[in-house]
Amino acid sequence: DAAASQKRWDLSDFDIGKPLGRGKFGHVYLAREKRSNHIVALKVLFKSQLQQSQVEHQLRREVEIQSHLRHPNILRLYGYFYDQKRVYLILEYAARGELYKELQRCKFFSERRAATYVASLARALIYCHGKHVIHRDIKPENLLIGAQGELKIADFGWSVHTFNRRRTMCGTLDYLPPEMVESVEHDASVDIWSLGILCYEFLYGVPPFEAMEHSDTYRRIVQVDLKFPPKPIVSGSAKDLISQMLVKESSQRLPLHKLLEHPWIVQNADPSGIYRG
Ligand SMILES: CC(=O)N[C@H]1CCN(c2c(Cl)cnc3[nH]c(-c4cn(C)nc4C)nc23)C1
Repeated sequence: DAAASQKRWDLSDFDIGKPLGRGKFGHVYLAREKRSNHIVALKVLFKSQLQQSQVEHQLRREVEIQSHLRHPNILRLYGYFYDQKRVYLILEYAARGELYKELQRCKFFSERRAATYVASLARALIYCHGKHVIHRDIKPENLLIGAQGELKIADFGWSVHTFNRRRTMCGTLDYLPPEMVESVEHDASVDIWSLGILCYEFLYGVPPFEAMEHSDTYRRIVQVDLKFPPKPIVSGSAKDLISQMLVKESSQRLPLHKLLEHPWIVQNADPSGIYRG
């Protein structure tokens, strides 16, 4: 609420619980705000590491953006504080954990589950683009699952921290559209491309341009070398949607509002954005 986002927080406001996971710059802990008993995820980042990687300004920008985004499919940032050595981000706690672990466990999702997730991500991206925020960097590692089974984009932290480094230094190229691997300027349509990659990965269990070597992935992306394996069996309608999103010319990609009207989404996505199995 408004009061919470203005309040000056400090560590004594929280009971710290178990570690939930760790990223490059620190750990994420389950925590409970003492006065309200509200459960949150407390992300602890080490200033020393942020300084080493020159990401402080990016962290400030992303905290600024994230704290103003309010959408059921975007993980809330309630506030932040810092001490001598660390920066603390007070984040919404997603009770059912990380989507990529669920995808690894299931190998791939049903068309109804995939379409439900893709539709809710499209709505979250339409909301972001409406606020001139792009690049929410939607890959499975940045998606969490809320208590009701709804998807939460939880990307603002690591992905942006590694924005420059990840694109050039390490991590996966798989989700980058041609204009980014060729490092020309890009716009909101990069998110349509990444959502197309994600839709493919939900249905097949692997991203479409995966290869052993970066150079091969790079080539497959810029050539849009899109192939659909015979297994698992996927409907033509799903392939049609993916083919309309993974288009080299960014202006020709299916706009997100048109995605929500695509027959595959209309026939398979649960309107509530919740996959009930
Ligand atoms: C890079 C990064 O921050 N990744 C993860 C770590 C935990 N974190 C969470 C964040 Cl930031 C928010 N909510 C979470 N819920 C969980 C979680 C729940 N279960 C049952 N298991 C887990 C794990 N994790 C989070 C984001």
